[in-house]
Amino acid sequence: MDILERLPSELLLIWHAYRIPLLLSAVSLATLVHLTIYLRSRRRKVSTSPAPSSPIEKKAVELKPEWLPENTTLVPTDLNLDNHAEETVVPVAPISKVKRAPKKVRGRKIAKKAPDTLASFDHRTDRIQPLVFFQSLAGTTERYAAQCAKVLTEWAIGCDQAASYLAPRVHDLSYIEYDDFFINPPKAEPNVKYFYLIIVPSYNIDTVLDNFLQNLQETHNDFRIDTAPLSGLLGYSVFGFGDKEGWPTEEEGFCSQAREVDKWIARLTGRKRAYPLGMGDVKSDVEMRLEEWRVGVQEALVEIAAGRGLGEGVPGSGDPAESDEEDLDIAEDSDSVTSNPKLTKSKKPIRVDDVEDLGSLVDPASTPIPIDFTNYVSKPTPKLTPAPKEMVPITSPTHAALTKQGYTIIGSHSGVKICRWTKSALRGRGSCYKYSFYGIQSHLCMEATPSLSCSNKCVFCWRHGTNPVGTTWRWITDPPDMIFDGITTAHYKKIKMMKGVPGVRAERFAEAMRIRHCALSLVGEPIFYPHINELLSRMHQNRISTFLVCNAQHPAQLASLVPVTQLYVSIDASNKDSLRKIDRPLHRDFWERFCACLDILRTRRFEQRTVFRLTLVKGFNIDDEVKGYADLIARALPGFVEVKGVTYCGTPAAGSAGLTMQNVPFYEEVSAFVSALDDELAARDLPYGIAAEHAHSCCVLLADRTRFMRDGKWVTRIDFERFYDLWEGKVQGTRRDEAGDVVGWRPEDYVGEATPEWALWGNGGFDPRDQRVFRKGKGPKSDAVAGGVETGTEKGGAAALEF
Ligand SMILES: Cc1cc2nc3c(=O)[nH]c(=O)nc-3n(C[C@H](O)[C@H](O)[C@H](O)COP(=O)(O)O)c2cc1C
Ligand code: SF4
Repeated sequence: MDILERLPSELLLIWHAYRIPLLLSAVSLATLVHLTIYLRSRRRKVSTSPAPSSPIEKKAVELKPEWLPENTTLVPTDLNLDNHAEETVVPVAPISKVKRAPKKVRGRKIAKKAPDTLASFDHRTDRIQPLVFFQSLAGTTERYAAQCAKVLTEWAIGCDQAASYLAPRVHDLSYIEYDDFFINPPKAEPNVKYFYLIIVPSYNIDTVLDNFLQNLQETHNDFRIDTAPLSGLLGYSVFGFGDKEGWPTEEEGFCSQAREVDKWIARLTGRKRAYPLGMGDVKSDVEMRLEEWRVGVQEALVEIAAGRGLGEGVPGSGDPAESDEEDLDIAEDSDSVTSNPKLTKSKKPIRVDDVEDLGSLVDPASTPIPIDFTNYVSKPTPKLTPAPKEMVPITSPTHAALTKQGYTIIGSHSGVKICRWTKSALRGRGSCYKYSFYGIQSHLCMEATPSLSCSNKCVFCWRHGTNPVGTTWRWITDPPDMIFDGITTAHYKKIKMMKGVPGVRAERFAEAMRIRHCALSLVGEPIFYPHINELLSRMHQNRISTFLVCNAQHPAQLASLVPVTQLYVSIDASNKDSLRKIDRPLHRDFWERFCACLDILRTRRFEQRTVFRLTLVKGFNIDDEVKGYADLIARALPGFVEVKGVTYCGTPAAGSAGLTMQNVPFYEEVSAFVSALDDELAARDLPYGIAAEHAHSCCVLLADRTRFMRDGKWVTRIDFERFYDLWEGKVQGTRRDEAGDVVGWRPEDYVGEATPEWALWGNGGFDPRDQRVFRKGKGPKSDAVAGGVETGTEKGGAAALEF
């Protein structure tokens, strides 16, 4: 009774104490519900296609707002949403692009448990595991990091407290999963505790280091992750390599990225800096500075091993006396991963209301203050957006490395290279598998990419460490006309250089001076380029066919793409775990993106030839994956499935990625895999069969029998002239909508001649008109054999990257 009487006054008290958060919550909830209803009502069904004829369920492909590209000519309304009479799935549903500015949420500070910054270390039983992380583009940092780790190891083995230390382990930041080390310390024996040493250079151009920094920032800002998820570390220290000749002072950018790494790690560890940030100038004092830093770090390790923690003033010591200045710096920088000296120079310390930092400053009993939970500044300030940089500037190590490998860089993000098959075809020694399968003569083919950057770090890609990577396009963008003119001019120049090469056939040389095909693959991710559609149109207008390969990480761009002659999606693994290991994608939602791309491919299979490209890497994506690949094929129903053994590029990068010749499958292994896949598809009543092979490239083709077989004969070749005519509207296609009106063409409209006998499965795939040359120690003893058939022991070990 007493309780009931007091209830109204209690409720009134609660209302007075919490009315602001309660009101805010109610408003937020109402807005959320309203927004959800609005978005749902906007999603319209753009096709009323008939029920699926295949065993696969009807799927809707939804493009999440965060997948929509920025800085691009692709806009959601441009998404290809043609009705297809034959369509079996709901096409891509565009979602209105949301502004990505941080949402402003105001409310009362909820007292948050301060992170436990004390990694307890029992000096009688525990052991310290130092981990040395480094990043290097041109090799200097790598060399010094290895040397530093060596000296540290010798010291750890020989010092008085040797029993407390484990030998330092070195990790290249290009080859690790960030999430394995920078969300939580890695798992270890209960009495092993980690200590991080991070040695990095600085680059004022886009490099993988930006990606590392972005990852640290994202981890820090991720509300699902603890405030200081790395507080379990014993401590950390960072050393930076810079160049004072080009960047004389810190304000002008000297060691700017090392300073940023230091700040973010301070934040993630709960400020467990065991020794101050070291910085060395590669042109003068770097050795001395590194030596000083190493000795300082060793002293810190001695203190930890003796059970004295990190010393006075450092949270690890249990004495959190460090000033908040660091938090202010971080808050200021948090909008931009790469510090721009011009911007940072002018910034003044701003009051920070980052809730995560206020735990110790706010007295929970005091009057509640309104806090902006997501924005760091108290007053709106004009956003300072750093000017976009060049993706591959002429001064960058990437430019040097690519040029050395024979690439010509066009503008600042496109590349062209003449592949070994083009040279081979010029000399009458055979074309690549694309001739056997589709009729593309290699000497008429140009290999290029409008984006040298990509969003994966595949283990079989040679470019690690130096390749530009990124999840969004943030570079200076060259116009499509300039790229088209640049790549074609560079290609012709390279062909002309073959004029004096022994064996080049005059008629092929003459033919090569008119490019007929373009393989948009090479390196990087072509659909990342914001004006890819304009570039493709330019190719088609010039009657150049387009084979475009994408890595299934950019669904919005894929959905917006104009039809190409043949559209490829790289399928490097059959399941999420395996894909993470082999492609090492930068996107955290890589699997969702991958699946969305498969669904998009499925919707588009009636307007262009679609291909799954499987690259088999022994030890990574072959064993026990046949069923998984069959699932993916059933999901996307591509017209073709190309299965290819990985090509070993033989660079040190491949080695560091854990790839050796042992990972390159023999042709007989590729064939066995293809047979197993064929059986699996047949068991599911999927209409595929093994159509053709090119043993020399370790490549086999499966195709949809219902679409690319006529009168019992495979017709995998392409009628290119007809494709251009369809593109130009000179002839009408046969793709109709539900009303029966023609809305475009179908792959069947430009099917070419029957696949030649010599290319069919079981016949090897080498054009008998060409001269077969075996590599040393391979094939028949004589140097050249006409129309030779493979030995079955071929490996894709050539140094050239081929597509
Ligand atoms: C294109 C380019 C940009 C650079 N930018 C910076 C910079 O902003 N600040 C700096 O201190 N050093 C800069 N440097 C110098 C490098 O950090 C320095 O040469 C370092 O030793 C390179 O290490 P690495 O060989 O391990 O890649 C730059 C060097 C190049 C080639
Ligand atoms: S998608 Fe291509 S370019 Fe990108 S990492 Fe993989 S292999 Fe290299």
